[in-house]
Amino acid sequence: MKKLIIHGGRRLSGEVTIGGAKNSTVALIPASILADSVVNFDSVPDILDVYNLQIIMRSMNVQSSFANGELMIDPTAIEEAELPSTAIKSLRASYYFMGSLLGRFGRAVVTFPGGDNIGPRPIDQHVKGFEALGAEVEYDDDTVRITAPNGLHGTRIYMDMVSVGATVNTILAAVKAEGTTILENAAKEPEIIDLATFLNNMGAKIRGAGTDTIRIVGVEKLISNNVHTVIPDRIEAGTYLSMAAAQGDGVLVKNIIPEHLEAFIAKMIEAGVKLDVHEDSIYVPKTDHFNAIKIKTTPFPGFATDLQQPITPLLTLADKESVITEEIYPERTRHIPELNKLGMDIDNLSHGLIAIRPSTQLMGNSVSAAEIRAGASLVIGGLMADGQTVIKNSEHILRGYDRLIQKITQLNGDIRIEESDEPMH
Ligand SMILES: CC(=O)N[C@H]1[C@@H](OP(=O)(O)OP(=O)(O)OC[C@H]2O[C@@H](n3ccc(=O)[nH]c3=O)[C@H](O)[C@@H]2O)O[C@H](CO)[C@@H](O)[C@@H]1O
Ligand SMILES: C=C(OP(=O)(O)O)C(=O)O
Repeated sequence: MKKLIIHGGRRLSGEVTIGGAKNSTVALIPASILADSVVNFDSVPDILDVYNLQIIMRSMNVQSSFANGELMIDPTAIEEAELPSTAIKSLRASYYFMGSLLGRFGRAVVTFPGGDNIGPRPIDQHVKGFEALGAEVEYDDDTVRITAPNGLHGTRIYMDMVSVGATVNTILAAVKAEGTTILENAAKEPEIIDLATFLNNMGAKIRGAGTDTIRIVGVEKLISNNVHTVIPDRIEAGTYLSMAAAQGDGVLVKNIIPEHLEAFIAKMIEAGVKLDVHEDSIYVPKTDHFNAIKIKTTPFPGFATDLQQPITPLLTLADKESVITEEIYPERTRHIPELNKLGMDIDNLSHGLIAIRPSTQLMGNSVSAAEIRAGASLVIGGLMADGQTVIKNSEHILRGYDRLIQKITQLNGDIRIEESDEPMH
C-alpha cells in the first residue's frame, strides 16, 4: 500500500499545469483497439489507470509504449484472449472493452469492472445499448458475455438516464455497426466529444457528440493518420482551483478549458474567490473571506459529482453552513468521516445531503482514501491542517492524478509518498 505524507499549513503559490483528462484517456485507450492502424496520443496523464489499461491490452497482443505523455498503441495484431481480472478490477473504464471488443470482434467476454466505490454503479443502460444494436448479453458469476450472432445493426436508442459510460460504450459498439444509430438522452460530457473527435479523425461518422442526440453512421475501417491530443482534465483542474483557493497566496492553474468548468467556476466566484479566468488558464488570488454556498451535482454542464469532494474542504472556511446535494452518487460520502478526523465539521444529513460547517482548528491525522476524489479532498485537507497527515490507500488517488507529488511540491506543498507493508483496501 502507498501512503501520502503531508506536512500541512504551508501557503501555496506559483504555477501548476493540468494534464490530459483521465476520463477521456480511459475511453480513448479501449477505443483504439477498433483501429486498423497504429494509434498515437499525446497529453496522456501519468496515472495508474493508463498502466492498467496497457496490461489489459497486452493480454490481447496489443503492444503499447508510454513515456512523457506520449502513448503509442498498436492494435494491428490483436487476438481475442481472456482479460486479466486484477487489472480489469482496478478501474471502472475497463468496461469500455465490452463496447470496443464487440465492435471489433462481434463478441466480448469481460469481468465486471472495478473503479471507485461511490455507491451502486449498475450497467443496465450499457446492456440496453448493446441489446438494441442486436447483441445478446449473458451474465455468469462475475463475467459479462456479449455476442452478436447476426451482427450489429444501427437503430434508435433512448437512454433511460444520462450515463457517461453507457453513452461511450454504445458509441464504441455502434461505430462499425451496419447502418445508422441514433442515441437519444446521451451524456454531453467533454470527454465524449473528445472520443468522437478521435474516432471521426480515423474515419468514423459520429455527429452530435456534446448534445443529447448522437447520430452514428457505421463505417468499415478506422485508420489513424495523426496524433490525438487528449483534452485537459477538468476534474484535476477543479481540484487544484479548490486547493489554491483554500491554501494559496496566488496560484496560476494552466492548461484549462474554462468552458468545461463553468458551473464550478460560478460556484467558486459565489463562494467569494475572485478567479481571474483567461483563455486557457485561471489565476486564483489569495482569498480571506469565503461565503457559504449551496451546490447540487448534475450531469454536464452542471456541477460535476467528481468535484463534490474536492470543493468540500474549501467550504469549511466559509462563514456559515454550506449544503451540497449529491444527486448522481448519493453514497459518495466516504470522505466525510476522514475529513472530520482533521477537525472539520461535515455532516452526512441524509441520502446525498451534506452539511459543511465552519471549522477553524484543523490538525493533521491518519486518514484513509476510500476512492479517488475522497482522496483528493484529503490531500487538500492535509495541506490546510497543521502538522502531519498520513493518507493511507493512496493508490486510489494515483489512479487519476497526474504527477501529484511533483505538482504539489512545485506549489510549495510538503508532500511525499511512501510504500507501506499494509495491504491496500
Ligand atoms: C471513467 C469515467 O468517465 N467515470 C466517470 C463516469 O462514470 P460512469 O460512466 O460510471 O457514470 P455514469 O454517468 O454512467 O453514472 C451516472 C448515473 O447513472 C447511473 N447509471 C449508470 C449506468 C447505468 O447503466 N445505469 C445507471 O443507473 C449511475 O448509478 C449514476 O447514478 O461518469 C461519472 C458521473 O459523471 C463520474 O463520476 C465518473 O468519474
Ligand atoms: C469516479 C471516478 O472514476 P471511475 O469512474 O474511473 O471510478 C472519478 O474519476 O471520480
